[in-house]
Amino acid sequence: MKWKDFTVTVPASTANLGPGFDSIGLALDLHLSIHVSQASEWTVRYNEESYQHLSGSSDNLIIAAAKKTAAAYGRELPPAKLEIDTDIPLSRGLGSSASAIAGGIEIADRLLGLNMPLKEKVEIGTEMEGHPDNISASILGGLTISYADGEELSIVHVPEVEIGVLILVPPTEFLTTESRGLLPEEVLHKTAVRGSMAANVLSAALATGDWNTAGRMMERDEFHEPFRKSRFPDFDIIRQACRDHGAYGSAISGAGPSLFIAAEKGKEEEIRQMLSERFPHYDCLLTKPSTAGIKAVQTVQ
Ligand SMILES: Nc1ncnc2c1ncn2[C@@H]1O[C@H](COP(=O)(O)OP(=O)(O)OP(=O)(O)O)[C@@H](O)[C@H]1O
Ligand SMILES: N[C@@H](CCO)C(=O)O
Repeated sequence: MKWKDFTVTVPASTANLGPGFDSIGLALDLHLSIHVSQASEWTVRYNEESYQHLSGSSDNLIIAAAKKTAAAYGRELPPAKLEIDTDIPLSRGLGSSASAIAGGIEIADRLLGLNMPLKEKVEIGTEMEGHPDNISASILGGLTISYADGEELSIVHVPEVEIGVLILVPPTEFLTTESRGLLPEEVLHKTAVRGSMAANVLSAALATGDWNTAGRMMERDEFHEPFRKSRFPDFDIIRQACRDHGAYGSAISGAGPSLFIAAEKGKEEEIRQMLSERFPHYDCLLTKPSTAGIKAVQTVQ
């Protein structure tokens, strides 16, 4: 089977935005790029040093997602060489695993000419991730609000999001599996009702672009942040400092340990300076929402 080399690009994502736990995702302007070329066996090469310990053989998450997609269509994939560039921090709550899964799905789609509808890509990715928040944002771009129960998948997609984004990244990894282990088995009915009220107002505010309200609701989570925030040094102090400098709001990004801060466009630099001076043990990334989702283009030689 002969095919032309191609490159798949996938945006990073921040998930939850507070009470939108496992449901809300926002694609970010940081990217995983996978250059795919013909080979006699599967190989993976990471150009980014912090990724080089990851498996380069068939248990690699990108290859596993590609093979799972092919199997769902009763097909087998030809092997390929994957060369990877990325500026998504690994295991820091910025959807690195979802971007790898989305990349694998796109590779299978392209190699086998499946022409998969976007929703099918999100369905396979959701099955692999266990929740739709990061994967739907990585595949569709923009902001996604999803419902998934294993049978039904419903997504409301808001393609354009007009904010500035700051991400505070701590130096250490925090695996999603470990972070989910901090969550309780159950929450009280009245706690769930309050959490759901916050999530409802958050979703409506996000859909109508009312970031003042969205920012306040982002900080009203009762589903996960109270159990995770101890793993984020200075969480409450940083949140207050961001508010004092005019940020709309902040939330643990995905399963953590990074913090997502939403700010009015143009105010990000002032907040970044303050954070870098007061909390130098974190890396402060300035970024923005990504309207584009996953893309595959033929590589120009
Ligand atoms: N580019 C990649 N190639 C292969 N595997 C990857 C890649 N990116 C992430 N992974 C896998 O995903 C794991 C990290 O997933 P994890 O869910 O813990 O973090 P995250 O996705 O960055 O954070 P979050 O889900 O909170 O946004 C890595 O240990 C690795 O196994
Ligand atoms: N919603 C997920 C995102 C990280 O995968 C969580 O918070 O655990």
